[in-house]
Amino acid sequence: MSDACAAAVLGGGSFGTVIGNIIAGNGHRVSLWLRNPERAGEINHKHENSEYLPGYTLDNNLAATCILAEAVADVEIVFVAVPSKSFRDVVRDLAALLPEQTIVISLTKGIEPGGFRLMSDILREELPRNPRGVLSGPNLAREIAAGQVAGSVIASETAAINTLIHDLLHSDSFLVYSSADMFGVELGGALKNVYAILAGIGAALEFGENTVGMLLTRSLAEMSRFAVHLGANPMTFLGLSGVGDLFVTCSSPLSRNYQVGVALGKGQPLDDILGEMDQVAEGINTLGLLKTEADRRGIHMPLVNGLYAILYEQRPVVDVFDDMMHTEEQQDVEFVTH
Ligand SMILES: NC(=O)c1ccc[n+]([C@@H]2O[C@H](COP(=O)([O-])OP(=O)(O)OC[C@H]3O[C@@H](n4cnc5c(N)ncnc54)[C@H](O)[C@@H]3O)[C@@H](O)[C@H]2O)c1
Ligand SMILES: O=P(O)(O)OC[C@H](O)CO
Repeated sequence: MSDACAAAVLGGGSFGTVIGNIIAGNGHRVSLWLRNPERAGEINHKHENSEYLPGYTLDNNLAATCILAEAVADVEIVFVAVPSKSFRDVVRDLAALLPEQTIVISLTKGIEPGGFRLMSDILREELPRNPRGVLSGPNLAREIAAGQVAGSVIASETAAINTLIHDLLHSDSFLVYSSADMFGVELGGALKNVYAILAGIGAALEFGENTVGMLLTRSLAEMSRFAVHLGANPMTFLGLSGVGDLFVTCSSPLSRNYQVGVALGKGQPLDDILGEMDQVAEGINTLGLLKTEADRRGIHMPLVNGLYAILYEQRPVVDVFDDMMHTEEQQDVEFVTH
């Protein structure tokens, strides 16, 4: 563990709370910024965030506040864990508050509409002087809160930042690995959410394991093809933040994106599903942005096109899956075998 330092986590949902608590458990002072004063009071007095992670005891080193300036005062590192649609607003408010040496790390797995910007792009635009990075991997918050071993990848602009974040977060049950491919790590975390929705539909349709294996493989090939086209390192997609996260999110009922897929596969309308969810499923927004970008660049994305047709063109799920599974996928095969 590194010398004790001070960090802020912005966003008091499930993932922000878990990451803040890991850092606090490693002996560092953590301020968790959230908007709901009642929840902040509960965290400070009962050491629990019962709305998101009931029964998960929070460390004494973790203190919640609803005042952003208070949360980030005198901290060396800020982690941002709000949904992608709120990311720019939150980060913009930081501009007047952070000295330029404060490191900012995104935990968010999404894409901003209008120009296909990743969260690190938003950090570069809003906080151009601050060092930045992303943390991504197969990290279901509830499993981490239950003490299950998990791994994650820190990717940033320098090896020194990676080492610092590793030392801050690494523990016996949360293993942190390092990557220089910030773009690929971040893109993997955002893209896999779309394929988790498809996997959930497959689960609702009671696909056999052979079919699930084929769907997962084709999902990996498709998301890798897209990312490599945009400049990511293909090897990143064979690691924890690529296939690791894809596998987890496409197979766990704890994943919100997978849950959306299961409900869709059972015939529930999308608006009803989203209306009932009190947590973010980033894959829905990512789907439309991914399709637009892939179409613009002429990238072959049959699974994305199929899911889009189910959600927005009222095509029957069974027909779309039938088409998807029987489409000749020479490009996927080439990617996987070379
Ligand atoms: N939960 C996980 O297992 C997990 C793991 C890794 C990454 N992520 C990613 O982290 C991000 C957050 O996920 P989560 O699971 O914590 O979501 P969540 O839905 O559990 O919580 C999001 C929190 O952000 C808050 N929020 C929303 N808009 C805000 C704003 N403008 N200002 C301040 N707070 C705001 C919400 O009130 C909520 O408390 C997502 O992009 C998600 O993909 C989640
Ligand atoms: O619950 P989801 O679908 O947002 O997935 C959570 C994490 O990203 C899994 O790594």
